[in-house]
Amino acid sequence: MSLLETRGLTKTFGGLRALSDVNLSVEQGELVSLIGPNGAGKSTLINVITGRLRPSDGDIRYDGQDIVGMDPHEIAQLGVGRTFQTASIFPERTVRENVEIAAHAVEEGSFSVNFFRRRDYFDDVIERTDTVLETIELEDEQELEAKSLPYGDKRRLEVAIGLATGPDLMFMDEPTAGMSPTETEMTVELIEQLREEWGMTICLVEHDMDVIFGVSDRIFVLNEGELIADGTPSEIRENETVREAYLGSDVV
Ligand SMILES: Nc1ncnc2c1ncn2[C@@H]1O[C@H](COP(=O)(O)OP(=O)(O)OP(=O)(O)O)[C@@H](O)[C@H]1O
Repeated sequence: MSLLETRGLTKTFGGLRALSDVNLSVEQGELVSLIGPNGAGKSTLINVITGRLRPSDGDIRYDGQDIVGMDPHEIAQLGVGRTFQTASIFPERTVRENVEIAAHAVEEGSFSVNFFRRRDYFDDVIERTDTVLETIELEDEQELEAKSLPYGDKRRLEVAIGLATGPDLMFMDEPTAGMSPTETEMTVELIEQLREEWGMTICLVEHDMDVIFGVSDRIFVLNEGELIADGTPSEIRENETVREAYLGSDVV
């Protein structure tokens, strides 16, 4: 059984089909990427899977469970996390507080169920926050206000916030956008670490084709809401339909 599976997934906005009959599956431990020209439907797909948008039609199964209609926090509690393209950071809070808030949000379910687990609950949040700060290498910056971080560190904090919710599957929305080559390299190493050491399943949305073709097991290509290809990096490179979708842009 695949970890994530969509069948006939469709999302319309008025007359526009932002997603049209998308069938895809992601296996446990895979690193997949989602690519496609601007407006192809990548963000819509993530938003529909993570519960921020309701699909107009189709099924989504996560770990065998039908998740259509669930709230975003319920889907997060099942283990589906995400980082955000736009800043999801509280600027006046410290780096540590930002990570703690995310860790709290996902632990909340267990807290409200049993008050006497409170002690464990806080210990868990602190431990999880420490682990995330160490992994993302933001320990030295943890007491700084988030707004004072340089751009690259802010982007890493976005990843840290996603990680703090303890996902098994994480959507990463353009994690290297606007980064310097050195920062991009660090982010690629981090992605590989999350996958190898944390056993995380990752779905990456990226415009940097060197990153995409370098790290992905499989690539999904969306174009005008349709999944036009699904294959290994070398299969995608040789795919005629993909070349046509990107015609003239010289990306593949
Ligand atoms: N809330 C919305 N209301 C109306 N139309 C929308 C909405 N969200 C997205 N769209 C439209 O759906 C289509 C797909 O958009 P989407 O943002 O998913 O593409 P994308 O592949 O993520 O693009 P980009 O690479 O530019 O971020 C576009 O035509 C967009 O204008």
